Amino acid sequence: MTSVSSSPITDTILNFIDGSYREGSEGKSFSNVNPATGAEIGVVHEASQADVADAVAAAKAALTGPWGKMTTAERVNLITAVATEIERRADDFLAAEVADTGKPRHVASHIDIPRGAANFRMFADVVSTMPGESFNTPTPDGGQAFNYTVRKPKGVVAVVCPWNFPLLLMTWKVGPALACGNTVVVKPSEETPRTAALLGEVMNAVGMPKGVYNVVHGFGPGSAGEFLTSNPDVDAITFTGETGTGQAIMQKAATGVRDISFELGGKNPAIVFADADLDKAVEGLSRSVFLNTGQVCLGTERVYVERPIFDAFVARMAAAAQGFKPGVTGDRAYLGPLISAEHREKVLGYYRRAVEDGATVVTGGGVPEISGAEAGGFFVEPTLWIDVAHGDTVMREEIFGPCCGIVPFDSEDEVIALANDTVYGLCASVWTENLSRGHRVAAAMEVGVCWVNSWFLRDLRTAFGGSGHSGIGREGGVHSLEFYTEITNICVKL
Ligand SMILES: NC(=O)c1ccc[n+]([C@@H]2O[C@H](COP(=O)([O-])OP(=O)(O)OC[C@H]3O[C@@H](n4cnc5c(N)ncnc54)[C@H](O)[C@@H]3O)[C@@H](O)[C@H]2O)c1
Ligand SMILES: O=C/C=C/C=C(\O)C(=O)O
Repeated sequence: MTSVSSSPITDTILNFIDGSYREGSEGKSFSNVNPATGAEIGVVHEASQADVADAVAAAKAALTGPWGKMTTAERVNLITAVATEIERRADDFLAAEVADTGKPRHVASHIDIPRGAANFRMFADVVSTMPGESFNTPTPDGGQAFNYTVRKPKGVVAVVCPWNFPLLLMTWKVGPALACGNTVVVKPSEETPRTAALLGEVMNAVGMPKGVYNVVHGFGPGSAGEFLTSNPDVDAITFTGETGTGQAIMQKAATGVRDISFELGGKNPAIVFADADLDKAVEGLSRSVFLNTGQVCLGTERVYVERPIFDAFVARMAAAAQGFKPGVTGDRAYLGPLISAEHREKVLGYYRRAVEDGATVVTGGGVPEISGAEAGGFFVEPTLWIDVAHGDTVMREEIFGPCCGIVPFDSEDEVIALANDTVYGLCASVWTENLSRGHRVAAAMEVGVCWVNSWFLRDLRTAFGGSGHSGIGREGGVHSLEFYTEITNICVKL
């Protein structure tokens, strides 16, 4: 095994353990592919079980080193410095994210990278301003006791991440975990290892103590993901990804009774009432269906439209869809590729299934003609279906592609029942100019987040997460502190 300090943003992507970049100790590696071209652009060193154990041991040791002895103010300074260094190196992070995901630069530069920095800055603020809790308690002898709580880090937190917003979703967990004084071992998606690796350079540059931030590369079962989540020295697991993977991780977490926070899949509905501002609804929902090529957990895959405006809405959405040109360069700069050839096969399988089940394809439905360097990319056409039944596969299963079914409805009660009839409960959106109805229908949605006349409008202080098969727990603002800290109540008899 070699230990090197060179940049990971080359063709070789290394693990980051105890402050150093390392090859995998078993010499295994896997390919890093640019989804916009299909070309191999790098080699990722896979962490062995021993490497993962080293990373966890480094994280555990760091808890009692200089990191564990810092005041909140000192930690906050370091975390703020991480945010500033991400901003200073925004171009490097942008290049890394674009290489891994193939997404258009304007998506990564407006969403992924700024949120990477904001996730550290915001949780630095949250822990700096966090209020305490205290109670005066009458005692049986006529005296008093004073109860107060202290919050402590949970310990070593495993952070297991997906590929759709790699830096954003990873730092959404690492930011609060570190702000609360934990140490982390990150397992980025095998598809998108670069930004997590690059963040190791940032940690070293700002003087983060060794072992506080570690990264191990690999896959799920039988690889780094499973090695990490089954390591007994991991105190808590935070995971974003598919519901099925969450179930597998939950079983590992049961051993040792470890805490979990899960942000999982969705089949998110949108409800468009006849009194909606159609411009706003079409603009918002076309982003919600097509942004990041539909690879957004919060994306809309079911749209319910009140019958009087159904035809007009479908026509407007079709025109908007056709404006999302597949490609990432030149004038085709709007709809990036799907993450992999395998994921494209899955999405195309749903495109075929929709037609087999009787759907009418309003627009799209296949693979676009693309020439030049992007001919080998994993592109699909933006796709809309009508004539879909509530029970159809494409209306029930998460597709994670740039597509949705559009269905007419006649009454508020009917549409609330349709929207809620799913195993998922991540988010919804409601479009109406009648704000009483907006509030009423939003509150009836069985989801973690409901937007009214907007979508993916984020305030990082709010509770974020899903119900049902969409997750366990909420992160964001003080809600993250509930997961990333352990409370000790101290009762003092006065
Ligand atoms: N709710 C949210 O906030 C949110 C956000 C983004 C993505 N997602 C969901 O993520 C999914 C897409 O991401 P994905 O395909 O990367 O998800 P995934 O579940 O396949 O993989 C996520 C991560 O888990 C790892 N993993 C897989 N099996 C594992 C196992 N048995 N043990 C430990 N680790 C394992 C993977 O290597 C990867 O790092 C979609 O379902 C999407 O809805 C949810
Ligand atoms: O694909 C999912 C996007 C999730 C977004 C967030 O977790 C966030 O905005 O904090």
